[in-house]
Amino acid sequence: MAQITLNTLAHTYTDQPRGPEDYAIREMVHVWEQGGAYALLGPSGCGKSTLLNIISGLLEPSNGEVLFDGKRVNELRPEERNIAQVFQFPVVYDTMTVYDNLAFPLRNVGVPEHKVKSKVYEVAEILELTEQLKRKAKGLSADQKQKVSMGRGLVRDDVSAILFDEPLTVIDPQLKWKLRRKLKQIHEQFNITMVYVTHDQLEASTFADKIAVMYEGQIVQFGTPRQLFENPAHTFVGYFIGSPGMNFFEAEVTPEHLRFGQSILPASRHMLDYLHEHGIHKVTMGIRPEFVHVWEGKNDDAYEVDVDFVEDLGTYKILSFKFHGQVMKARLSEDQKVPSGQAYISFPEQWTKVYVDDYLVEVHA
Ligand SMILES: Nc1ncnc2c1ncn2[C@@H]1O[C@H](COP(=O)(O)OP(=O)(O)OP(=O)(O)O)[C@@H](O)[C@H]1O
Repeated sequence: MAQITLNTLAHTYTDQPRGPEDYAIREMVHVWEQGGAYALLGPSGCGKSTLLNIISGLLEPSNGEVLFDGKRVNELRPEERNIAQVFQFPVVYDTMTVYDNLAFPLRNVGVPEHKVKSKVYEVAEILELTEQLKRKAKGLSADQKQKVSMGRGLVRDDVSAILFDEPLTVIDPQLKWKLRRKLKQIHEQFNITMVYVTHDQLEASTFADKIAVMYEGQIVQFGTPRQLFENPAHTFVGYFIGSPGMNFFEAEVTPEHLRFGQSILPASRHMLDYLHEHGIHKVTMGIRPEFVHVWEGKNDDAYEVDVDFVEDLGTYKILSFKFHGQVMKARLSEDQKVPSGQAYISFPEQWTKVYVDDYLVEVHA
């Protein structure tokens, strides 16, 4: 078991990179603590698999170091790193029985047969594979095969970490949540560092205690699901997490206010001072639909906006409206009055975030 440190790590697939855009992993420093349940979340092509393959040793990074418990492992081959990796598609030996598949990683390192047996039975029980142990892997369904793949990662006590690369892609949707729960349970039981790669925010937040959000080869935020929701550190996190994502609009910094169209927006004196001191004239403001306050009627504190349409999603509704011509969304609870024509909204200061060059500006009093 190990703490995994990525020290000024970067990777490019091109021989002569011209700039950061040619890097699949842009220089990063990151620590996965021993025993943590982590998700690496991001859209297709952001560099998730590249990062996992560097940790497991399948890929050599162009720059920087990978450390396990403080020791550099760059020169170690994958099998010397004791990392178990579970891929999108199951890796099983079809002609072997489920038992032999699960026993394989243990026999490979010379574990005595009586220990192999107890470990295989323990893992098979957790994954509900006991009844299949004598069957050939060939006849199994795709999700059973993937469970065998996961089991092969779990049988060894000496693994430093288990890396999951979109492991539930081939799994039947109804079984997905069950296997996710199972993985979580396994994590609690085994206290192993686990990194779970996905592009699905629900999968990430049900599995992980902390999520690293990846965008264009960088980890733009590392935090609990709640931190990512309440305080997105980067506009991409605001956009990618939540459904629908955060509303964004460009505001102008005036001596006394932040302004969007004719409207004055909430901002603290400290924020305004900070922006002036740094010569910033334009900012991006972000507010989640959940935090937009929709009033019952006209109000001195509210902006008047044009209602576009309302989507009824069962337990809540999404109000789409235009604020100075820009389309935005607000979440209405089931019992909230649905406005038509005009709506009256406000943005509580606590939840109205300010971004400069895509990064959150945090100013403390
Ligand atoms: N072997 C390779 N050779 C060249 N470029 C590659 C190679 N593998 C990945 N890339 C590029 O590196 C970037 C990151 O890819 P990577 O597969 O790590 O992303 P990902 O987040 O895992 O995406 P996905 O979810 O689609 O697997 C992409 O621009 C991709 O095209």
